[in-house]
Amino acid sequence: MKAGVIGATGYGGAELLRILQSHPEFQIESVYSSSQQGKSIVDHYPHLTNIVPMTLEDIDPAAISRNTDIVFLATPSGVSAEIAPLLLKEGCTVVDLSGDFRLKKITDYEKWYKKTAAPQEWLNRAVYALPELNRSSIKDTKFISNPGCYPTATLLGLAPLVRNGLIEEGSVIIDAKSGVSGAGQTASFHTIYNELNENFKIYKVNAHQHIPEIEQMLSGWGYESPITFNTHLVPMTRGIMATIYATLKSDISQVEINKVYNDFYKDEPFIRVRKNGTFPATKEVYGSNFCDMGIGVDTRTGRVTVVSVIDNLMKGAAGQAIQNANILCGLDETAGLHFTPVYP
Ligand SMILES: NC(=O)C1=CN([C@@H]2O[C@H](COP(=O)(O)OP(=O)(O)OC[C@H]3O[C@@H](n4cnc5c(N)ncnc54)[C@H](OP(=O)(O)O)[C@@H]3O)[C@@H](O)[C@H]2O)C=CC1
Ligand SMILES: CC(=O)N[C@@H](CCC(=O)OP(=O)(O)O)C(=O)O
Repeated sequence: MKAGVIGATGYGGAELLRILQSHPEFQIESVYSSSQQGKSIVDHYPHLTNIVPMTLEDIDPAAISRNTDIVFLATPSGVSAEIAPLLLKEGCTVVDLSGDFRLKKITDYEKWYKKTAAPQEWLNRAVYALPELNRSSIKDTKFISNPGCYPTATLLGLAPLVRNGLIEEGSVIIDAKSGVSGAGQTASFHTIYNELNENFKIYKVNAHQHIPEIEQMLSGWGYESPITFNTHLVPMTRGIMATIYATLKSDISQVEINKVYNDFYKDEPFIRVRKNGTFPATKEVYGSNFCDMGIGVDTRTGRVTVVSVIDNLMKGAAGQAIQNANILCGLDETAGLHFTPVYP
């Protein structure tokens, strides 16, 4: 199947190319750019020399529709909202990595992203695709909205507790940390070396755009309260750790809660639940599509601590996008995603 990547010069685009170039069913047909048309992708990313020796093309929806079976949009929020409808009207199958089609209420998007939302018709059409939780709806669509990086780690960590009705309303607190590639390749004051090196910063305090995305899913699972969610920048390239706290409705032992998680994810190829009382680190999933998690019951407070880690560019973006594309196209869900984490 022929795949196209728009935004191929970005970090998410580069990660899509890394996966696609060895995928057994997809072949990279074309790569697109809004600013470097006519140049080789290798001029921008020398690490792709002799691997993806392709020329960047103009973003022409009609030509993209003719030339590809599936197109990945690795473009910034605000840009996808404009491009995706044009591609869909031309008959393309679209997997969008941005936040533009995740929130189903225009008012939510405009409040949290502070940008103009896509028309309601297209928000309704996009399927929010977190395979472990809504695999069946992914098979029947031509338009996938890939979840955000923090929401992926957080929702996978919370799902067994919420879906089994084990935690008190209003008790969820999420303390999340990310590597700097989560901010994309465009430099900002917060991402220059002097600001990052030997530093640890909180940002977007109580105002992160992923709060409504997480709440939207939790509400669909019956947890209706607002969450406390904060994010920190860690001086590392890749990785997200979401440390989640919630109050348990009743006494449950460490062994029992691990069984809840193991049962919930028993058939999931990309979820690895750690043994009783042990917890993952970000490097243990680096470069892979795994989400690893550990669960700890605090019998003194009646609270549970869940630690969920992903690689933001893989399970948090490009890896999950390919997982979704595999499902949508009726392929083995793990095709092209058999990466052992890079360690140390
Ligand atoms: N980085 C991460 O860990 C994650 C990112 N995401 C989302 O994925 C998307 C891509 O992120 P990321 O790769 O990190 O971002 P980058 O900033 O690294 O890359 C974005 C790319 O979009 C292209 N672009 C910019 N403006 C336009 C435009 N007006 N029209 C078309 N293309 C444009 C640029 O390529 P060019 O100039 O060549 O057109 C650029 O290389 C974003 O929406 C992001 O929120 C989601 C989860 C995790
Ligand atoms: C480290 C870092 O800056 N991470 C970004 C994640 C961006 C992202 O994935 O945002 P979308 O919702 O637009 O997809 C952030 O916190 O905003």
